Amino acid sequence: MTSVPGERPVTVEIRDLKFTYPGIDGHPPPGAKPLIEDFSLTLRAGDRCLLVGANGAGKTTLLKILGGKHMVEPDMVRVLGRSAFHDTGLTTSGDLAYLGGEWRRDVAFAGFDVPLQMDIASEKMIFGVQGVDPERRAKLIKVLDIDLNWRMHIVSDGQRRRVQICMGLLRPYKVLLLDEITVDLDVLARADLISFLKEECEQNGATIIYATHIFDGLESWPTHMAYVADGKLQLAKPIGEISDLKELSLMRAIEKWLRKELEEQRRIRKLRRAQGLPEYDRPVEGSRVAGGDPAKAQLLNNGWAGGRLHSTLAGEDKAQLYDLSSNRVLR
Ligand SMILES: Nc1ncnc2c1ncn2[C@@H]1O[C@H](COP(=O)(O)OP(=O)(O)OP(=O)(O)O)[C@@H](O)[C@H]1O
Repeated sequence: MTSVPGERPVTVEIRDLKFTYPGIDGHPPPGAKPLIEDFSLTLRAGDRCLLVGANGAGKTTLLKILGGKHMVEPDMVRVLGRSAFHDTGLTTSGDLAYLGGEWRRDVAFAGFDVPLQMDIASEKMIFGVQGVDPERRAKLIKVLDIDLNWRMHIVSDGQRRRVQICMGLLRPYKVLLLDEITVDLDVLARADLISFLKEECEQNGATIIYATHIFDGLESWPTHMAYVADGKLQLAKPIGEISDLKELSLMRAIEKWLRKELEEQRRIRKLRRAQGLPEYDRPVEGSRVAGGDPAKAQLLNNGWAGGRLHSTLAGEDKAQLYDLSSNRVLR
């Protein structure tokens, strides 16, 4: 971990990150355009970074990479000076925690994997986590206003979510990755959780990266903001250095960036259509299954689901059935 005397230690360091999802054969397709590239970001103990961007921009992917769920070269992502993917001790110790993902079905973080739908009391779930500071547990139960008699199979989504968040935060962490975890919380629970998390950073030097589309009540929460578009970091700065935030609210500033991004995408698509090119620049993911046929590969790249291809090839909407075994477009 890089640290200069007098400076807060670096906790998260992303350097020239490049990432491509594996294709159907488990390997990044040759020549595929990376989903994330040229991405660098450094955060220090105490920093709270809001990760924003349009749907599909790559926020979850980035958090999963940071959480050690996707493999990248060890030098590209360092958390507490260690490789998140290769050093499993980071997550098992609780120093690195990730909250998000398939919360409706499981508590799949902090080393647990517990179904949330069975008839079990919230107390049993929360007190079942071993090695927890009782004071911290009591505080979390209070902050999230959890009734220890809640039966997990009949509670509301928001109540279930509170229990999940509580369990995820029971062990103190040094770096916390939050992927849109507050969607179901009511205003009060959300506000209390947000201020609890802020306190954790200020008092314990924790670092939090929080990806969300809900900006209510977050005005004074982040110390940094990272804006991602199409897998690339468009902006990563301390809040005080973002000029739009001097004139606009958090929500308005983000709205302004996303509108600009959408207009630019529309402009590019129009240009491509006019040139007879595919509207979307997708990775050459389908090239292998398409047997090297660029037209078929393009069809695959334009999105196949269960064998049905939806293509916007040359600006024309097409839906075709594709037989993967014979590698043929059927109709
Ligand atoms: N397992 C996967 N394999 C291939 N592509 C994937 C996979 N998971 C996500 N993607 C693609 O990566 C892109 C980024 O997805 P990601 O979930 O990271 O976006 P996001 O910014 O979190 O979006 P949202 O705001 O909608 O949650 C999307 O185009 C998505 O289709």
